[in-house]
Amino acid sequence: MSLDWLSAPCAQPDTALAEAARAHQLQLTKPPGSLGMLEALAIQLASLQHTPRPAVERVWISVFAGDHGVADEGVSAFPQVVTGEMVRNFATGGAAISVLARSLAATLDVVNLGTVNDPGEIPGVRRAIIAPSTANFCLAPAMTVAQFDAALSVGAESARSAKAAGAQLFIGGEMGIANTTSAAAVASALLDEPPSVLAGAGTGLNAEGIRHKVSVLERALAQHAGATTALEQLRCLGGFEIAALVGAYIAAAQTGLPVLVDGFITTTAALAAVMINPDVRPWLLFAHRSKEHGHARLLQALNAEPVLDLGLRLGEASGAATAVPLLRLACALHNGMATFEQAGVSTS
Ligand SMILES: O=C(O)c1ccc[n+]([C@@H]2O[C@H](COP(=O)([O-])O)[C@@H](O)[C@H]2O)c1
Ligand SMILES: Cc1cc2nc[nH]c2cc1C
Repeated sequence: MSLDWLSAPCAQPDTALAEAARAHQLQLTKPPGSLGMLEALAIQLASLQHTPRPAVERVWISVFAGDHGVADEGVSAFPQVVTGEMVRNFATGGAAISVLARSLAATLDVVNLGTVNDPGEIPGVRRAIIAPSTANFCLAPAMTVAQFDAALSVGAESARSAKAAGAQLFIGGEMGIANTTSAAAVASALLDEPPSVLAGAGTGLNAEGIRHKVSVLERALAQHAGATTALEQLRCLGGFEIAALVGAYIAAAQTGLPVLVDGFITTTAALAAVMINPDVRPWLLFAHRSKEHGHARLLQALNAEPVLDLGLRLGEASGAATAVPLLRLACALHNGMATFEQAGVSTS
């Protein structure tokens, strides 16, 4: 298979609609700019959705799950079996993202790309098994070329299904024990930054645990120093679910579906997607600043201003889902407020 589709053109935001939305905001009964980021979000959504009346009523959430060989290095506070256990929990409705998706009346698409503790066929889970786990990237590339290609395509399929189902917003989430190590490795390589800048506590490592994680990352980065393109860095150091997110973000931008990015792992995928295909960037909105140490650096690299900063560090798309009500309110204000003229309110 070929990876040429990754660099195919993305849909174009409508700049005339962005200008019209900006002008509309100036006519609404409030001092200009007084609704801050709520104004900017509505303008961006109008431009991306090609409509003067933006909306995020129909939200699609894909949570991609995969296990990581680097878990063997003792880099997580939790055991690897949790990945498969949480896949079941997503489907049976008990996970945070299950509750959030229900509350938002959002579609929840759970995709299992390969878990060591395989929960098998479960209603509500798409099985797209590539292997039980990636390889331990301290010893070998995390994915073969064929596995990497497959993971990217699995993600793209979810984004295309979302578009076909009429979604107005795509959210990607992830689940994978040890994936903050994988994401930190990818981010270190993409940004050419030392791993200490990107590594954090993940599910709850203490200071000693973080020091060990950094030493594992240093070994891994030395092992794959020959990987110099974003695609090779992602294949050698990423995970199935991280590659799926990259494929999903690129396909969403190509089909003209706005994306709301979640936390540390998903922002790493977003950075990789933008480095692979720079046209993806306008399609990305950023939900929150995760408590994970490296997230602020990633947001800065993407010149991204997130909506929320609540100290969240769960993943699963939970931060993005939490920001959806604010996006809905931004649209309601943009579409529903009276203009100065309509309300008979003076401007001078
Ligand atoms: O999204 C985040 O910012 C985030 C920050 C810390 C941890 N996580 C979640 O925690 C898991 C990875 O943590 P760890 O410690 O096993 O690498 C994975 O399932 C992620 O969804 C997620
Ligand atoms: C219980 C648990 C739930 C999660 N959801 C996302 N990452 C997670 C990690 C753990 C450990």
